[in-house]
Amino acid sequence: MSGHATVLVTGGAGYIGAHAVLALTEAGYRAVVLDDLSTGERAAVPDDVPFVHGSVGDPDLLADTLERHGVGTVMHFAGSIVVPESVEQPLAYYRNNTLNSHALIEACVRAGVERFIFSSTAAVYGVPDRMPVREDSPTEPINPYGRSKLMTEWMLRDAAAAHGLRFAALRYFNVAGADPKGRAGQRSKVATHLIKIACEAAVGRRGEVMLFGDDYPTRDGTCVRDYVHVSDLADAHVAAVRHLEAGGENGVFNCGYGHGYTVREVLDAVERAAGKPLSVRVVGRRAGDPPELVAAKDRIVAALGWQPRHDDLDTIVRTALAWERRLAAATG
Ligand SMILES: NC(=O)c1ccc[n+]([C@@H]2O[C@H](COP(=O)([O-])OP(=O)(O)OC[C@H]3O[C@@H](n4cnc5c(N)ncnc54)[C@H](O)[C@@H]3O)[C@@H](O)[C@H]2O)c1
Ligand SMILES: O=c1ccn([C@@H]2O[C@H](COP(=O)(O)OP(=O)(O)O[C@H]3O[C@H](CO)[C@H](O)[C@H](O)[C@H]3O)[C@@H](O)[C@H]2O)c(=O)[nH]1
Repeated sequence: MSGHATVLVTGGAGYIGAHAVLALTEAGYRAVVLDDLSTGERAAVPDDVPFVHGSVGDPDLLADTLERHGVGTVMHFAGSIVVPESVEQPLAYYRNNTLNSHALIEACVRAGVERFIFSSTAAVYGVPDRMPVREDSPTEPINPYGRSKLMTEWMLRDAAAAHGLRFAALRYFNVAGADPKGRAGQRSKVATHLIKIACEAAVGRRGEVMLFGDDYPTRDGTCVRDYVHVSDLADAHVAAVRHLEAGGENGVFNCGYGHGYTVREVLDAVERAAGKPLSVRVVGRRAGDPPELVAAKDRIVAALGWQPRHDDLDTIVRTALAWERRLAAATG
């Protein structure tokens, strides 16, 4: 066992958190998962990783968990993630993403937790006017989800200044794919993300894919996004812990590859991987979709030494599809 203090992974029964647990244990860290299983599943947590069932909004449970497991670093993935739902239920999003993060940060400061890695999002930028998006671009989120996350970044910055908490906020671009060894993947019962939806269609779980708008000012008229493989994202979290352990600077870091693909290019890749055509229906634009969202990645590469291993759309899609086939086989 390593000499590292334990890492508490909130939301570790969810899609990205489960991959972070795999990356942490492979890097020699002890992990403990805290999750309320609101969207996550117990089965996503490996048997040899301690699991605490409860909410990050529960201060007593947090104090007990941090103390009992000797937690030195918190990775905070727990949250609510569906943008349109955040427009319909803003107060639920501010509660789960902002108030519960406040409770967690406060518990960390009380318990003397040294490091905090936060799941932020490209949604904090809103509709950026320059590509690629740099970390010092204006943060003008256009929905409650983005605002609920940006407020947590602010709390971290202020708690760091006042109480010495060390932090890294990782602003994820479009997370996709699945563990190449098939140990984890995206389970969400109600999928909203493009690659997940297209893979569901490829395995026959849905009839068609709706393409939201082909009249954008892009190379083929469909939106461009920077798709990042979830295992690379998990590695970025481990790199962030090492950076903070080594006394590196606090900060916000984009997590993307620095280049993007159109919706049509993604659908073509899914058809290639599946070896058959998808039924695609072009419909109107989805509200709030920026035409293009691509990360500037210089900061994360320079500061954290992040080295992506799966920067390839076909790899992302192939792993996502393999996972979807496993899910389909398991659930019939
Ligand atoms: N998936 C993406 O494309 C994406 C993009 C940007 C940012 N993020 C952020 O990454 C994080 C993880 O997202 P994901 O895609 O893995 O989602 P997910 O829904 O699969 O995982 C979230 C996990 O948090 C748990 N959870 C929710 N509220 C909780 C609470 N109050 N207490 C304890 N556990 C709670 C859920 O049960 C689930 O296991 C989120 O914070 C999300 O905002 C995700
Ligand atoms: O069925 C679908 C689903 C998506 N799309 C298109 O595919 C692209 C990607 O859409 P996703 O929903 O997969 O991802 P987003 O870019 O909307 O979302 C990302 O950015 C959001 C904030 O902007 C959140 O952070 C979210 O979690 C993150 O995945 C968009 O142009 C969207 O219009 C379709 O055409 N059909």
